[in-house]
Amino acid sequence: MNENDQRINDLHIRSTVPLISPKELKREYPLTPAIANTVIESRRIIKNIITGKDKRLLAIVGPCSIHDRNVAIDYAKRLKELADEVSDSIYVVMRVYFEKPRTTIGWRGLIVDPYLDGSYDIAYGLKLARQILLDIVSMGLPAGSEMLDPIVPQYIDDLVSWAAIGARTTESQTHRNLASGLSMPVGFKNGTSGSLELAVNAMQSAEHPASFIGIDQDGNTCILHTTGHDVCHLILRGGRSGPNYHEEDVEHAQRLLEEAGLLQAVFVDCSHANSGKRQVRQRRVLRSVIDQIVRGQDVIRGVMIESNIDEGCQDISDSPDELKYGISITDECVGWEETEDMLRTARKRLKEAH
Ligand SMILES: O=C[C@H](O)[C@H](O)COP(=O)(O)O
Ligand SMILES: C=C(OP(=O)(O)O)C(=O)O
Repeated sequence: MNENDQRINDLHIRSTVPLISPKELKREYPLTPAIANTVIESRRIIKNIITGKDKRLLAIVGPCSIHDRNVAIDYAKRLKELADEVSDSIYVVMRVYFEKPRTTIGWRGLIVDPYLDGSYDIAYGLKLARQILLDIVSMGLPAGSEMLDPIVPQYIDDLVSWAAIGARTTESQTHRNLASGLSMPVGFKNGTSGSLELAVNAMQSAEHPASFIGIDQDGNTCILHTTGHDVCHLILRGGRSGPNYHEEDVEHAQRLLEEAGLLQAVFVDCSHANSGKRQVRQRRVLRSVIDQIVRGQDVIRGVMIESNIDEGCQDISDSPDELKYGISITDECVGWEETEDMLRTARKRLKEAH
């Protein structure tokens, strides 16, 4: 029997395309010492916030997805200024999401489909993602991203300071293994059903060493043995039965973490099912979170805001060439002025409370 017998192998594989190794991509788009320092220092600060040593609030702020390099740079410049302005109370990390998990089908993000047209030039997507991360982090602004494909982190994770495992993958063994070996603090979203238990289980799992198959920096298939992760945290994003950012939800989350003997650190995602995916409601979620913190709820260590240059979202299905500048092509985002106002108001209230 021939191992390439087409009657039995790869029946649903149309073609395969070789990809450069992580090491080669990093040689083309290298870290500078200054960028490496920003990543190292921001990971240290984020860890201190999550573990409660640094009392500031962490804010992961930025587009639902990155689809245009110019917009990403424009947005990052604005965010860097705002981050500096609020830095005494809020530590800002830009949300730089290149991979989109879909409920069914849809555009899957810049790495998988950088031309937004179903041509799936992943080799170019990886280059573009690395280039955009270099653009952003070189401004001194740290980046946070969702880790979805288990191979992708080898290509970009040296430029990422905070990571999320999304609601659709928190229950997956592959993602728990992956998280146990990541170099940056990692948050687990509750499941799309609203279940916190599966995220708590994920945190327990990722804290332990894991062994799994992946690739090394040369692109060779290898067995990765991890140490387990020490800065896992829980992200409340709401669920099918509604939001979960209210006082009693946060207290419930804290109780579950305590019972499981886990780090009592919670982030609140102001978007997704906490806002019913309506951007106008993100402000309301943030206001409630800040209220809770001001009244002494110190288990909340971070928030996530989906924000872009202009508010709302647009459909990409018609023609990628006719997209409007600075508007999300996935979930609705708050616009820039609203973002400034939300963060400035939050800072003012946090400052008054201390
Ligand atoms: O954050 C983005 C979306 O909520 C996520 O990718 C799922 O999107 P979908 O339900 O439109 O597929
Ligand atoms: C997909 C996302 O969120 P969730 O996993 O909570 O749906 C996201 O943050 O882009």
